[in-house]
Formats: sequence, structure tokens, C-alpha cells
Amino acid sequence: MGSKAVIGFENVRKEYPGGTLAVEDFSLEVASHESVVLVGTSGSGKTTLMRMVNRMVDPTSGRVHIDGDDVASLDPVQLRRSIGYVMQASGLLPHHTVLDNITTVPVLRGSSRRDARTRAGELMETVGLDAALGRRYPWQLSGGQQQRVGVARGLAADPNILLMDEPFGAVDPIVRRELQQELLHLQRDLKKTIVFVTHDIDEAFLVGDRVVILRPGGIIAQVGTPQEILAEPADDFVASFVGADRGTRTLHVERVDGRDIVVDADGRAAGVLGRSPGEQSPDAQSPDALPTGETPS
Ligand SMILES: Nc1ncnc2c1ncn2[C@@H]1O[C@H](COP(=O)(O)OP(=O)(O)OP(=O)(O)O)[C@@H](O)[C@H]1O
Repeated sequence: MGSKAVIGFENVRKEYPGGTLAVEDFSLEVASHESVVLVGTSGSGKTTLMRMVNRMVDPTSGRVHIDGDDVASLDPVQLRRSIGYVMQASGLLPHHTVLDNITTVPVLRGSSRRDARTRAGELMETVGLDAALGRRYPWQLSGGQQQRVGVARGLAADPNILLMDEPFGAVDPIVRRELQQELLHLQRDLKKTIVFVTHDIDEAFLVGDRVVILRPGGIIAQVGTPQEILAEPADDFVASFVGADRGTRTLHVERVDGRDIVVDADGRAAGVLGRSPGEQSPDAQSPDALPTGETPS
């Protein structure tokens, strides 16, 4: 696999045995080092699409390529080991210590145990974990710590691509916010190509360079930067999705890591204005102009 890690979905369709049409016809290119978030209601095909990247799911038709190579032509085991995968509730092996969980894939890929452990220690520091926790078992950690281990494990083989399936879905809102912020820090340094799945639009706007809003059947309702989607929702479905739950909250803008984040009265991120450092953001939306949306009935 090349090092650009450009991911392409070309007219992919997935019909599961039994007849569920999870994805009708989905095409998208994820650029090198880009973070793309798939967001949509339950059952809209987000996880199915993400799993096509590492061949945990094979499309019924269409193809997924990485740097131009059809993943169908790649060995699935090698492919999975070369792509970081972080899932909800961390997915850690319960009978293995934290260190063993983090080092499994690097050792399978040929690292010496010693090198893998050294690297694991560094990664634990990167994700904000005390190295002493390495000897514990997952059940001896808090939910937030488990998720951090999950992120460290996803990064352990230094993959170019990171797949994150509701990675912070199982932790409380405060820890979730901390983990989101840390992911933003990490991504600034690591610059992975990230596909991130969530059903939380606030999270999508915070972590995504681009956000893909899906209808059932993996149909794209809108794809764009958070700014574009907030400024011009494509239709009522998107407007309602984006505004859902926002009601009459007072929105304001906070500067975080050089980015203007729209924050609601509860301190939750509602969007990002002006994406990259150095990028002019004269067209940034006044928070007053953001769609407040009706609470969906
Ligand atoms: N292995 C499977 N066999 C049969 N049907 C499946 C399978 N996996 C998913 N589905 C169905 O495909 C559809 C899309 O599922 P998928 O998990 O991709 O959606 P999702 O958007 O990730 O949902 P959620 O937010 O609930 O995780 C759903 O109707 C689901 O029931």
C-alpha cells in the first residue's frame, strides 16, 4: 500500500444475506490525511461502509480502492493489520493486559516484542495514559481509559488509515469531549486518513474535515465541510438533522487550537468555522445565522 492513503468508494452496494439493502450506491473519495465523518441515523449503513475499507465487509458490487488498488485484490488479513481500527467500547481483549492489547498487531507484523512494548509506552503517553496502567487488564480501567487504550491500539502499527466506529460512544459526555479534543491534537501531528462513524452531529462537526450525512441505504443527503453544511443545508432532512436537539440554545464561538468552534450554552461543540490554520475565514457564519432547526417530531 502506498503512503498517501487516499480511499475511494466507487458505486458500492451492499446487500446482506437475507435481503437487507444496507447501501444502495455510494461513491466518495477521501483525500490523503483527510478526516471524513459518516453520520446518520441508526441503520443508515455507516458501519457497513467503513468496514468495506478493511474488507470486514465486501461490497456486493462496486469497489473500494486505496491509493488506486482495489482492496478486493489485497490479502484481507494483511490489509486489516495495516489499517488502524478503533471501535465502540474499545473492543479490547479482556484476558490480555493493556500492553498486550496494544502490541498484538505490531508483533504480528514482525516487530520484536521489546520494540513493540517501547512503542506502546510512547503511545500510552500520547493518548494521556500513565504507563503503569500497561500491566492492568481492561476491566481494571475506567471507560475513558479503555477508549484511550483502544486509540493507542489503533495507532500501534503506525497505520496510514484509521477507521473509528463510534469510538467515544460509550463514555460520558465530559470524557467524550476530552477524547474528541485529544483526537484533534493527535490528528494535527499524525495526519492520518481517518474515516469516523458517529450518529452525533456535534461530534461529526468537531472531528471532521468533511462530513457525510447519510439517509437510510447509505444515500448521501449532503457532503461538505461543517461550515458548508451549517451555512447551507441541502434540504429539510439535513436542516433538521443538523439542527436537531439544538432548539433555542445560545451559540457562541470559542477559539480552540487555532480553529473557531461554535459552542452551545451547554459547552458542547456545535460546529467549526474556518478550517485550517492560515485559511481565511471571512465567510465564517455568524453564529446567529446558524440554523437552529426544529426539534424533529
Ligand atoms: N451482518 C449483517 N447481516 C444482515 N444485515 C446486516 C448486517 N450488518 C448490518 N446489517 C443491516 O444493514 C443495515 C445497515 O447497518 P449498519 O450497521 O451499516 O448501519 P449503521 O448506520 O452503522 O447503524 P448504527 O448506527 O445502528 O450502528 C441495517 O439495516 C442492519 O440491520
